[in-house]
Amino acid sequence: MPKERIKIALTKGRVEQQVIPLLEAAGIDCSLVRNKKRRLIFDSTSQPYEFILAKGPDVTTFLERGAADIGIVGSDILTEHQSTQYELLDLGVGECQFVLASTSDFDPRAPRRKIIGTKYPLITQRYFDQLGQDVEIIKIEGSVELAPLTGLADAIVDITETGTTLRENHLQIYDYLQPVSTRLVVNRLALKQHQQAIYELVDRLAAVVSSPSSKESVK
Ligand SMILES: Nc1ncnc2c1ncn2[C@@H]1O[C@H](COP(=O)(O)OP(=O)(O)OP(=O)(O)O)[C@@H](O)[C@H]1O
Ligand SMILES: O=P(O)(O)OC[C@H]1O[C@H](OP(=O)(O)OP(=O)(O)O)[C@H](O)[C@@H]1O
Repeated sequence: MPKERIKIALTKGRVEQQVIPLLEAAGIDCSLVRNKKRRLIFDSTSQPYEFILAKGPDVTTFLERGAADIGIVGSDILTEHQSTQYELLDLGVGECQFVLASTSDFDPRAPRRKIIGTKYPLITQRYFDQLGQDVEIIKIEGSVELAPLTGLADAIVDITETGTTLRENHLQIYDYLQPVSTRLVVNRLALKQHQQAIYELVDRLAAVVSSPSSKESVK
């Protein structure tokens, strides 16, 4: 019988940096990922896991299409992409908040139709729908803070962790939308096929995440 392999799609960048120490504390060898250079796929014969490194939105695509069994990705991305896969664990890292922010002269109650810049049009639309406000949303790919500073938009919906980016760009928070953190998500079919191996991995990670020192290990 072929050896069981679990394909894990890990969001590269910030999530990868914060999650590798957790995986290692759970006994998973990440030395290949740590020494990755330009490689994107990491398989080793010593353990049943294969790692794929991808951008967050693509992690959800790999999962939805069954090209990965497990995804490790921010809840911001899962919500925005309306992921329907099983979310099994909050890894307690990548914690930040969605906020509405703008320059000090912004009036969130002004009756005119506002223009909002964001990387997250769905989350933004839902927020303003709940408020009963009709807004125009402009999709921006990064450095979202530029939008109100340049006159491209009246305000932004973006994530903030330390608040440094907002502060250094003289922007202020007008509302908090929802918290964000990194989640472990599983493809539904993969969970049926590899139930024991996946739950074993999730249990090991859950023990690490719930230990008081887990936050220290990612600093
Ligand atoms: N400032 C932040 N603090 C904590 N978590 C964050 C922060 N910014 C993003 N995240 C989380 O990390 C995930 C990936 O962010 P990261 O900045 O690595 O990628 P990105 O936004 O696609 O940027 P880039 O295009 O530079 O790779 C986000 O989806 C979110 O869950
Ligand atoms: O509150 P802070 O700790 O300053 O973090 C907030 C910043 O982090 C994210 O940007 P990211 O670093 O992903 O870069 P980007 O602007 O290219 O998306 C987010 O879009 C903010 O710009």
